[in-house]
Parts: sequence; structure tokens; C-alpha cells
Amino acid sequence: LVCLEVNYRRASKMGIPLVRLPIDPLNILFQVLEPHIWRVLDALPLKLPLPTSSRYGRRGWFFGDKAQSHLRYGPIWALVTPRDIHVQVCDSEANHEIFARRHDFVRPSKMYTLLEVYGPCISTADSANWPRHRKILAAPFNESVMSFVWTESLQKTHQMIEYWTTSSHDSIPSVAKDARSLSLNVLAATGFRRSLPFRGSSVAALDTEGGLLSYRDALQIVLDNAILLMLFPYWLLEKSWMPKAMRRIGKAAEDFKAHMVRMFEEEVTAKVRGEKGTGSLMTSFVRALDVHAKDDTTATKGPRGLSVDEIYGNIFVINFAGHDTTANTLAFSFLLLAAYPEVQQWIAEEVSTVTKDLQDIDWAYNELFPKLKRCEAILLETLRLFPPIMSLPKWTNAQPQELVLGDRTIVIPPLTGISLSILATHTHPHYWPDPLAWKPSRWITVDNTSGSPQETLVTPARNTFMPWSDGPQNCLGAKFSQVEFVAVIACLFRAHRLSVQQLPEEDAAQATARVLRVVEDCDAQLLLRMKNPDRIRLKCEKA
Ligand code: HEM
Repeated sequence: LVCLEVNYRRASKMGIPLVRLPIDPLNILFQVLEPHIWRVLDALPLKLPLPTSSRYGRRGWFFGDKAQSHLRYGPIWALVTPRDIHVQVCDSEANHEIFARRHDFVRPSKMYTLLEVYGPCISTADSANWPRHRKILAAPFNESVMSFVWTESLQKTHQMIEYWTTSSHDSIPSVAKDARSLSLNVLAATGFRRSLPFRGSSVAALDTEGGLLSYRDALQIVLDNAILLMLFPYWLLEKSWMPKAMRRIGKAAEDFKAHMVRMFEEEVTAKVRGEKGTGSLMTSFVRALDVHAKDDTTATKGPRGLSVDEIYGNIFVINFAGHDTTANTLAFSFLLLAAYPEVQQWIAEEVSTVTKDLQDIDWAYNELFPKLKRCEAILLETLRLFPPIMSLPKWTNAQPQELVLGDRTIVIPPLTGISLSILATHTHPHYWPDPLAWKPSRWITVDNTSGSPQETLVTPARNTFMPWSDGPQNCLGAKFSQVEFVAVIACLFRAHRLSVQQLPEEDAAQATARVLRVVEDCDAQLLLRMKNPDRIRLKCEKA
């Protein structure tokens, strides 16, 4: 209580609305217990008279709250806990300032140390080292890789449709798992330059290669158990006294490392022989290793390039950052589209006009991707309401920082948490009319001046839409996810439609309402996700 009051006094100097919370959301013990505490409290027949501020003690409170707290307290307010002050900001211009001043509002890289499963990486690099990682990681995300992502996504969607329409089930067992499988296939093929056929969620078998799990299966198990692997080193999980399930995860993590080592050695050999290499992420990272090896680390400039451990660390983090973000967005979109068949028809019209009679294997990335605007609108509208990262944490540096909000200048104390409220900004009625409705058409404007109507994508006002973050530390994979998503949606709705399998007792309207309830029932385990997507069974049929 003393700490809480000390922080409250410190926070009062900002002159913004403050809310006391007796436990800090970053308290590790509370993070473990919190879901159980709420489960018990919510199950009580009599509701305890908890203060309204208790809602901020629920993990992922941002989702239920949307812009409500900012509508109540204004564009800036703060949660004060015994440990810290967490300032919440929802204002387009202030958002822009925070993104742009990365040395004043610092990404809390220490909070991400757990991501170092295989070595240091871009997300855990401090301010001085981050530009070095960023420069090297950005290089392979070029147009030639995007073209590969496009082709791979089309191919895998084709195979997924085949699985959905020909398997023995009368409906798709798990759209969410299939979206994960598809996204993992595209990532693994891009990272490893080895394409494996799509495997649906009902197939349990794993592929092996020379005694190791395949790259794809090892990666799948590693990502499915990422939190466990962040808490315990994988060599420990492999010990003979560990339960079998743990040893399986430990082995997958070890096999994934073995694949990375093999890829690395192949690339080094290719380089020594003067060959081109596979063109995978590893090819450009091995070039960076060369710079690192030649580097004189005693020079005042500090290290350049990437060390071997940093290469492994970054390969893991790219897969981690790129997998569930895209997969969850696909899963939300599949269910929403099934609930709104008229939007499926709207996409199909565009796909038919843009691709004419070409078969999807002949779809050229650079020609078609920029024209599929309605398909991209589905992605943007889904990310507006369901951004995988709902609030972006930053921290002020050791100096007090001024932040202008309208006609006021707020001075944020040193070493204070400051969160960019992404979802609140996306759902604030000041920036978005009818903010809670999922309406992809809001992203399209039609220009009729040239005779034939030309559709263009709306560019929202600066920093009112930022699911991929913004500024110098924005998402490296934004274009990757856009290309993959548009390819999947265009390929799927060219000739097929998704519908909801109704329960015996319900009509179409009730089935739609059930889908929307499932879509709105989310939690945040690192990222926003639906709690029970498999409660909805979809059918995929030819249009
Ligand atoms: C819908 C899909 C995606 C969303 C919404 C998304 C969102 C984000 C956000 C909000 C950040 C900033 C995190 C922070 O500052 O703490 C970020 C960073 C990052 N993302 Fe994504 N992401 C997506 C897909 C991808 C994909 C497909 C990849 C890679 C294949 C990727 C790789 C990265 C990397 C490497 C960073 C760190 C960038 C840096 O620190 O400079 N992301 N992403």
C-alpha cells in the first residue's frame, strides 16, 4: 500500500486521470494465478462488490474494454500499481510522437528476454544493438521473397480447399487449426525453401527426416509450446526423468536447432564454393555472419553483422512473430466471412474481375496482388477489430518526457510505462464511424470520374490504424502477412463459399449469432485469440 501511494503521488504530477490497481499486471505470480482467480470469482453465485478498477486486473482487458476507458477518462490516463505507473494513450498525434521518438519512449526489450530460446534477437536487442539486427533482418523481406510467399500461399490454399471439400467429414473439424497449419507451411517454406504439402488438422502423423522431426513439424511443436520453452531450457525438458510429453517438446526443440545448424552449414559451404545459396532467410544471415567475423570488436563502433547465436535467435523470433499473428487473423476472417455470405460474394466479384479466367497457378504476384483491394480490405477490417497485439508497451527513458495532447503538454516521469492503446484507437468513435461493426467496405472508395468505376483502398488518418505498429520499429513482416492473406482469400473465394453448419435446433440467423458470439469470446495469451473457435463447424462448398 505504501508503494502504491508513493507511485500515486508521483503519477499525480502528470495531472491526468489515475486509477489505482493493488496488483501489478506484470507481477509474475499474479500472471500465473490471475486466470484461476477470475474463474473462481466469476463462478460465485453472488457477485463480490469489486471496485470498477478490478476489470484492469484481467489479462487482455483491452478486448472487452475497446475504447470505453478512454471515452470515460480521455485520451490519456494511467493505471497506478505498487510497482509501476502504466500510462494509457489513445490519440493519433500522441501515438505518432511515441512511435517516432524511439529513444525517448523505449521498447522494454528486457521484458522480452524470454524470447531468447535459441539466442539473442531483434526483439531483445537494446537501443544500441537494435539497428544492427534490423538492417540485416529487413534485407530478405524483399519483393522476390514476397513473390515466393504469394505462390506458396496459393499452392497451400489450393491443397487446403481440396482437404476441406474431399475429406470424409461433413464439415471442417477445425478451421483455426487449418489456418495455423497453412500459415506455418508458408513460413517454413519461406524460411527453409522447402515446400511440404498442406496437412489438415485431422491428420495426426508427423514427418521425419533422417531421424529428426521434419523442419515443419519440429517448428510446429516449438511454436505450440513456445511459452514452456521460454520458461525452461529445452535440454532440461529432454532429460530421461521428465514426463514423456515434455521430452517430446524438448526433442522437437533440439531437432529444430539441428535443422537450423544444418541449413547454416549448407549455406556456409555454398558460399565458400562461390554458389548462390538457397535464397532463404539463412542465405542473407550467413552474409551478415561474414561481416561479423571480419569485424574488429575492439573498435569503438561496436559489433556489426550477426553472430551464429544471433542468427539462430532471429530465425526463431521471425517464426514466432509471423505465425500466430497471421494464422489468428485468418481464423477470425474465415468465421466472420461465414457469418456474412454477402461479403464473400463481394470478394468473389473482385477476384473474378481481376483474375479473369486465369487458373490460380498462373496468377502473377506483381500483377494481381495490388489489384485485389477488397481481399485486402478483409484483412484491414479484421485487424482493426481483432489486432493480435492490442496494446504496445513502451517505457520512458531515464529523463522525464514531454508529450503533447491537443493543447496540453503532459510530462511523463522517467522510467514510466506508457502503452499505445492500439485497439482503443481502432474502435474510438472519434476516428471510426460505427466503430464496432465489421464492415470491410469502409476500406474501399469508388471513383467514377473516368467512366468505369475505379476502387481504391482508403488510407486512414495518421496513426489511427496501427496493427503492425509504426515508426522505425514497425513490423518487419507486414507485407509478408498482407501478401499471404490476400492470396489465401482470393484463392478460396474464387470458386468456393464457406457456410456455418447449423445445429439441429437452430435457424440461419441463430447460427450466425452463434458465430459472432464465438468471435467475440476472446482471451489474450501473448496474442489475441478466440477461446473456442472449434465450437463452430464450417462447410466449404463450390459456389
Ligand atoms: C497480421 C500479421 C502481423 C501483425 C498484426 C504483426 C504485428 C506486429 C507488431 C505490432 C510488432 C511490433 C512489436 C513491438 O514493437 O513490440 C511486430 C514486430 C515484428 N514482426 Fe510482426 N506482425 C504480423 C506478422 C508478421 C510476420 C508474418 C512476420 C515475419 C515473417 C513478422 C515479423 C516481425 C518482426 C521480426 C518484428 C520485430 C521488428 C523489430 O523489432 O524491428 N510479423 N509485428
